[in-house]
Amino acid sequence: MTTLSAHPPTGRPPAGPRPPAGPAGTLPLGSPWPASARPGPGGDLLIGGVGLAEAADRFGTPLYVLDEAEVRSRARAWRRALPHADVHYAAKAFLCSAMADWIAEEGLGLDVCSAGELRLAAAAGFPAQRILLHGNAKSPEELRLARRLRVGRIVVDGLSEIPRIAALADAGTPQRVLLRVVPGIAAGHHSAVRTGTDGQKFGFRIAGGDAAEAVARILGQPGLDLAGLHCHLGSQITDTAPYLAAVDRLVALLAAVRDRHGRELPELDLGGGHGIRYLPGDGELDPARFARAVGTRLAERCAAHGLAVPRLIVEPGRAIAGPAGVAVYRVLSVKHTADGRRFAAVDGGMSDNPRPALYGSAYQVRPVGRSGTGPTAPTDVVGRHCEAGDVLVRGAALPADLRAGDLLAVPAAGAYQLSMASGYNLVGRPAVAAVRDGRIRLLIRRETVEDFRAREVGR
Ligand SMILES: Cc1ncc(COP(=O)(O)O)c(C=O)c1O
Ligand SMILES: N[C@@H](CCCC[NH3+])C(=O)O
Repeated sequence: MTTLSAHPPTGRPPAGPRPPAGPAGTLPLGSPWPASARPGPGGDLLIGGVGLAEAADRFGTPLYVLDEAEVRSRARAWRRALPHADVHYAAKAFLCSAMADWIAEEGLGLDVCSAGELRLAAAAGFPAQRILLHGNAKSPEELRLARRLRVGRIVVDGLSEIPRIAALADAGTPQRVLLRVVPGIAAGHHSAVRTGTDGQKFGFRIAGGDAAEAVARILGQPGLDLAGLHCHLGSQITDTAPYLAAVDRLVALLAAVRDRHGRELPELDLGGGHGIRYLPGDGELDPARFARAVGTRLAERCAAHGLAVPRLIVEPGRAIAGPAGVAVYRVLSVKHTADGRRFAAVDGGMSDNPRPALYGSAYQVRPVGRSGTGPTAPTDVVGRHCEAGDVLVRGAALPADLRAGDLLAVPAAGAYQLSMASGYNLVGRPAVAAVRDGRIRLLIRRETVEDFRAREVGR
């Protein structure tokens, strides 16, 4: 797209409440851009009141810009929608110390799945009681660290973990655990992220009786306090139906546990997976819609089984971080082929955003820092890596006279890009800056070849 239009290209006004028009009379861009995104002077794009062209000049590219207000308002929206639940931000979407601060200040908990995420959160001062530890392959060191830091909950994902966690518990202070179960529900944007079905590595199947066996073993360990059940269906789910099906199956299992063991478990964790918009026409899972549907179904199913309604836990990752991030790239070359294709190669690619190559994920892209009223041409925005599959956006309508040096911005870049970034071709991971109230600050500096060399200890 070439113009910074007042509304997204679907022609629909942006969904949900939006801030008023900026001083230049410009309107917000609408989803998938952060709510603060506005066209700026000279074709610039303002995020959090900061021009991306200036940010790129100051900090270089690729640059990931995080809108702090967007993170906070999304975190708040989840808490508001579920005032009686525990909302744990899934750190795997993206974590740094500033992010941990924002999440802690907004009153959320944190879901971590490695010693790295746990140590970073602890070093940032995140309250350990609000941390929940996941993982299908928790090392002895990770479990010891979790226990030493006194994390609030550990999610059990294998039979061998049960005696290992129990052995770490001190007499009198059992470790609170949840049991991760597989409800047999297929949901999510790609087979690689569907974790609610049989035949994948996470959790204990409800259907075959694995979950019932794990419950019995946990209840037999005095060092463990089984607080409830957990499931995570998959990622980028935009419909409430899979969550409702999960409620049905997990509540039935809670009832079976009560019938067999005489114990009503007080917590039910439905994981994350709440979908966001990557393209203007995409659906998203609104927290209030999710809360209404799940709350009603949970109350109904518990009443039907004669159970007290358990405390709900949710773990949104992408839904909080994704829409807050914008990736800014500089075009390094524009290539026209005899068969009429056009490639714009940028200074990042699959090393900072592996999602298109991994899942075929689609993104929007728009030029920054040039007025976009001229004709457009279909363009594949490709990365700089040594793979033909290193394509960030296929068939984008970009200015026909796009040239090296131009800037391009990609929205919905806040989740599963930086956190899955790699060292491929020693390009180095991008810098990350936060914007807020017209100010920008660097959170993470660009990775350099010296960082790679610093890890070399022999030759
Ligand atoms: C256990 C668990 N919880 C939460 C999440 C967060 O998922 P999302 O970012 O899609 O909300 C994930 C990742 O999909 C997960 O594996
Ligand atoms: N990495 C996936 C999501 C996986 C979430 C972790 N269970 C994505 O980018 O969509």
